[in-house]
Amino acid sequence: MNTFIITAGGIGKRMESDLPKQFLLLKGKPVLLRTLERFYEADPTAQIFITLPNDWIDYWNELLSKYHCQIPHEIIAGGIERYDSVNNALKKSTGTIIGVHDGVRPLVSLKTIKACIAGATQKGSGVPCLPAKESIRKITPEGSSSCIRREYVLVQTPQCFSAELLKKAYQLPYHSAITDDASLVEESGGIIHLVEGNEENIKITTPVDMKMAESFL
Ligand SMILES: Nc1ccn([C@@H]2O[C@H](COP(=O)(O)OP(=O)(O)OP(=O)(O)O)[C@@H](O)[C@H]2O)c(=O)n1
Ligand SMILES: C[C@](O)(CO)[C@H](O)COP(=O)(O)O
Repeated sequence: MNTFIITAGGIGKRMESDLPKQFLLLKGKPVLLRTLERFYEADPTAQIFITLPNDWIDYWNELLSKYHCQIPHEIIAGGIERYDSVNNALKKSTGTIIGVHDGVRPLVSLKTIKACIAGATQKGSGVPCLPAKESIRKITPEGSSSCIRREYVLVQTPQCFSAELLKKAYQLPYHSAITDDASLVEESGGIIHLVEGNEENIKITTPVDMKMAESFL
């Protein structure tokens, strides 16, 4: 069985909206609901957890009623960092493959989800990425220096792992360089197997991302 942990336990400071970005309407439907629907479509038998800020759990339940959503899932109270939210859900996860996905990436394709699961099944991990299109510079104490672009990729979610690998990684403590699950798995000695992501799979972070996401629908 697959487990999907959909993280929506943040409050979206960079969006500067009173309503957390995961609940904003994207072409008439809440962002998080669109994300949940994608994962249910990819695997209707999966165990699904959604992490939410404590203060917004009632609101999510109201949205489920309003939009007649009957997709089975369990709500998990989020923590201070994304790491804490994932860790809370991980304690209840019973799947052999576990995928962690940002609730604010509603445009992930079924192809990407399936490639990540296949990577985790065959090689222990499946992490979606895309090549960078722009030039990259590194900020240095002196100013900046150019980088070899082909040596870098941009990393998306869902990041899927064998349960054993991910649970072992989450025994490590949080530190600020841990920006995703792959960095934690790597720190614990795991190998990261990259798969192809999809261009539409943007992380809704600032207001312009809502406009971009709308244009993709
Ligand atoms: N304590 C946290 C922080 C983040 N997330 C979730 O992880 C995903 C990626 O995080 P990000 O885009 O940084 O969301 P926020 O933390 O809400 O945004 P910001 O950093 O602008 O406040 C989001 O779906 C967010 O809700 C979470 O589950 N628990
Ligand atoms: C997990 C992630 O979406 C992979 O690209 C990203 O690292 C999240 O970063 P954030 O700063 O927590 O939004």
